[in-house]
Amino acid sequence: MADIQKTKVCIIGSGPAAHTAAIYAARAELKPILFEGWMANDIAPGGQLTTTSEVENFPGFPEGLAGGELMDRCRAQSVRFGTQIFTETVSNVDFSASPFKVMSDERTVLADTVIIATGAVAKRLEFPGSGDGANGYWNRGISACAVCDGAAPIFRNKPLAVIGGGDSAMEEATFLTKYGSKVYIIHRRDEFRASKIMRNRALSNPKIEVIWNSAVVEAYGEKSLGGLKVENVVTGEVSDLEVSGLFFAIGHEPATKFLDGQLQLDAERYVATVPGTTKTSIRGVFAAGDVQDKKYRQAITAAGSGCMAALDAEHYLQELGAQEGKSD
Ligand SMILES: Cc1cc2nc3c(=O)[nH]c(=O)nc-3n(C[C@H](O)[C@H](O)[C@H](O)COP(=O)(O)OP(=O)(O)OC[C@H]3O[C@@H](n4cnc5c(N)ncnc54)[C@H](O)[C@@H]3O)c2cc1C
Repeated sequence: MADIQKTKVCIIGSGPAAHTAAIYAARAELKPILFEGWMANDIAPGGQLTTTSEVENFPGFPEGLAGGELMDRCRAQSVRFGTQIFTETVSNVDFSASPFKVMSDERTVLADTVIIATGAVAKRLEFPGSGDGANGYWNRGISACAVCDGAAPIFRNKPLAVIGGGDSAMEEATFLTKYGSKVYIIHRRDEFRASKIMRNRALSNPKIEVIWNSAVVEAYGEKSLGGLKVENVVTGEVSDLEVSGLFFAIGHEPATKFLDGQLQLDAERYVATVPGTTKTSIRGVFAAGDVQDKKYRQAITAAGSGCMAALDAEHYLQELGAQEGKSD
């Protein structure tokens, strides 16, 4: 039979939001339990930053540091203040009554409050040269985050490309014009799905050129990305495009499958929160980080909302009187 444990605060996730929530909750002596996942959505414990090389925009690290190292440090800080961590993926929750149930294959945790910080996954396209490792240019010119990586030296004053046709593709392309000599938007169709204002902003930028009806079929280069083979999906013609950077802007998928039917999700399946708070549709359940944020999606904003979630949970517990040892 699976183990059963009780806690005041159960945190699900292991990115900057989850660990910041854990640090705050642990320092408030709430003895949090944290499920860090095991390759949940193919991401290692530590979250999205474990998939990138250098993080240069997290305050306090003027020289930058590896994404994995930043997350190791966050984890160590959670543990230092007494967070209990299980390297297990949460498969199910039951928020129908308090205490809430949080379940992995190995155990069930009964929790007075739950903080959901399971993040999101940036969608990537697969074609020859798009992957990690020796044969691919992922992190060597190919990225899924212009705001994170756009300022890197390999992209400066070089031609760059963005794949996508929505608002975030327009935003990323416009952002990249600060660094690149030129920015191509490669789009499968002959019109954008983006809002009129975002579309016009991108199309009126002299550095941006749109390659319509086209798809990338191969990435190539030497040490880093040097160019793309781009196929016109109408004529079938394949041409070369010399670029040093390629940014996927084709959307994100929030990690909310295990929450189906348990609380309110929005139309794109992000956890819906009350603006300005981390409160969800269920009292006592809070959400932080990219799982509830489709706008900012940065480590520092995830950490900020993780702090908010821990404080919101603490206030809720005070209201509930649960700090009097209800669930030690
Ligand atoms: C390639 C790349 C580079 C980036 N570079 C930067 C950068 O330089 N600077 C910056 O500020 N931001 C950067 N970002 C964005 C940043 O990584 C995210 O905004 C941030 O990590 C979001 O944090 P989070 O805490 O919401 O969750 P995530 O980092 O998404 O982590 C969530 C974690 O929860 C786990 N999990 C999911 N489901 C479950 C479950 N059911 N049970 C248990 N665990 C689960 C996942 O495995 C994952 O490890 C980058 C993103 C990417 C993809």
